[in-house]
Amino acid sequence: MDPETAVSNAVTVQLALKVIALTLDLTAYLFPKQCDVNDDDTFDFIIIGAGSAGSVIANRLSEIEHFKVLIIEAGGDPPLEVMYPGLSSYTYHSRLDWNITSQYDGTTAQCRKDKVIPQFSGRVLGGSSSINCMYYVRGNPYDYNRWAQLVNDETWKWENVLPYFIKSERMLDKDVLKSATGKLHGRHGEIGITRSIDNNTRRFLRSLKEDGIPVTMDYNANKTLGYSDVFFTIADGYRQSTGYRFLGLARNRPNLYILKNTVATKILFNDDKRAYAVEVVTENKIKKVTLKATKEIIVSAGALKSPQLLMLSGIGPKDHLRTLNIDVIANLPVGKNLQDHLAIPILHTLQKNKKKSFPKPFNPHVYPYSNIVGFVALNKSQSYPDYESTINIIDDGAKDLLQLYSFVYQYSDNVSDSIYNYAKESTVIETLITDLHPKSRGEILLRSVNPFDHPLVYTGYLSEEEDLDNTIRYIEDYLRLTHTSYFKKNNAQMINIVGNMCKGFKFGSKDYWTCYIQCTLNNMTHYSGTCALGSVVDSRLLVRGVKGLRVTDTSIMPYIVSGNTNAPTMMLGEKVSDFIKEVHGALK
Ligand SMILES: Cc1cc2nc3c(=O)[nH]c(=O)nc-3n(C[C@H](O)[C@H](O)[C@H](O)COP(=O)(O)OP(=O)(O)OC[C@H]3O[C@@H](n4cnc5c(N)ncnc54)[C@H](O)[C@@H]3O)c2cc1C
Repeated sequence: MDPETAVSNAVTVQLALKVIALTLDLTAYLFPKQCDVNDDDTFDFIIIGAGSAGSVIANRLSEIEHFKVLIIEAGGDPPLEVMYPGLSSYTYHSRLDWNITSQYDGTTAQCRKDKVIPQFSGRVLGGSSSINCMYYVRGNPYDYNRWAQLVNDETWKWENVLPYFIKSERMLDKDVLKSATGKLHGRHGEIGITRSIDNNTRRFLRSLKEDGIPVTMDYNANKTLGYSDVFFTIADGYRQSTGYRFLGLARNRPNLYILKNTVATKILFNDDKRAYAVEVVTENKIKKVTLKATKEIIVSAGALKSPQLLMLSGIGPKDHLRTLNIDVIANLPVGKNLQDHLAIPILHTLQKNKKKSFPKPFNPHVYPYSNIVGFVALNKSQSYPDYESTINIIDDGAKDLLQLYSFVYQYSDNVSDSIYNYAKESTVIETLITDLHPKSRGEILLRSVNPFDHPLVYTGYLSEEEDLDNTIRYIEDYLRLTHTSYFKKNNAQMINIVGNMCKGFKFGSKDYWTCYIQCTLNNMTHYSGTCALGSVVDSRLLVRGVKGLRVTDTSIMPYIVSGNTNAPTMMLGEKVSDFIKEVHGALK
């Protein structure tokens, strides 16, 4: 198969899924029904964005019967490809994704078709938790203690945020529950968590352990270092998106109102700088209305879109707003401090098992591939990881890999072809190496005053030299694993995915890795930091310089966490709900 066919096949399946969703609406019964609104309708709370944070907040606030809560979401109900973990690769570049790309920076993305990187983010109930890879990772105590120190507020320390992780969680893995760290897990929360274990992962981890590489069962407890099976937000065969779980479970509450397929275009302030209303454009841009909030407005539109909405509403860097003739209500560094985790793919082929194997039948309820995750510190006395290795063991997956690299990530045909040709003959170990604490910062700017234009995303990837140096050290450290018995026994060979691109450099030299990284660099889509705690919002997540307005989503993370960002964002939703209930006399 060639990359063009792989892309065309993926688009055809997407179209078929779209037709099924639009004609049969099979999942609608799981979600709250659309409400009807008119100009000046009034609620106690308006939440903008039903993603990882927003859906949690809508659920927790609507537990209080006398709170009238409205949540506004640009997307609609999650269709089958969201619900079934095995179909998730069909959500990208579709109506379920905002289809934003990075701005061309002249250095990174050298092996992409358009030399830019997709900035996937969900436009659907559940937001990015509806299209993400479902890894459940809380991060390290170091992350939250660092935030607490920054804002001088103990409530952000690990021991004080841990109860909020536990609150949302329904741990279903009996071994984890029985283990010494079992008490650090929730049993009754909304989000079901399972581990994926199979023969591949058992063999891999056993072998690492025998070779003296740290292996752990529970990277979601107080100690996170080591290689491990992956915890997933998958239960009973279904993706545990916040849309499905937090909004779905609250769908019959009479005090919870939802506006789907509706875009919030501006927040309005009175003379006292109190946020009192939201302008929205409802389905198919048919109706524009202003909706009022008597208590608070909470922005949870994600780290790319929350800064856009704030800036359109007059909250942001004054120089930038003035160039677009936007009246400045609060001069704050909104959109600055953009952070993301990069992912550098390293692929190895393994000798195929000589026994004839038959392809397994496709099961949409399970996550494809065997997965391992490693959290590694180079300095062995350090308690938090420097890098994460996300490892997929892929048997008979040549077509899947081709689809992933050519259609999803949009790598050039050379890269995709080369992976496909190697994968046809072998099992592939695909590892993504992620520097967990990048120093580089990017920025979100407005493209125009039109709320339907995407913001400009200047990623800033590798703009700090130190990040490149560290990434090379982490790749070299990971490659030590290839000297362990698992890789040796299987005659592992690294795939030259960059083809001739880096042929002028000696393999393994700094120049070689620089070229390799600039060609292959991918992102984990963990955008964060653009409405940061301590600079844009205070330690109660209230926007500085105005009243009645909070931001709660990945944008408030002042430093990105040491892992994937979905669980930490749900934790933020839990935590801010208690802040809000406390202020309004409803905290039990
Ligand atoms: C492809 C992908 C894979 C990932 N894999 C993982 C993973 O395996 N594990 C993990 O922990 N994390 C993962 N992440 C990251 C994680 O899912 C996100 O960091 C997290 O979901 C972000 O939550 P949020 O609440 O900040 O934003 P989102 O969940 O993106 O929610 C924002 C919501 O606001 C809506 N919205 C935006 N603007 C407006 C507007 N103006 N009006 C109305 N609605 C609006 C959006 O449509 C969206 O629903 C992944 C992310 C992506 C995109």
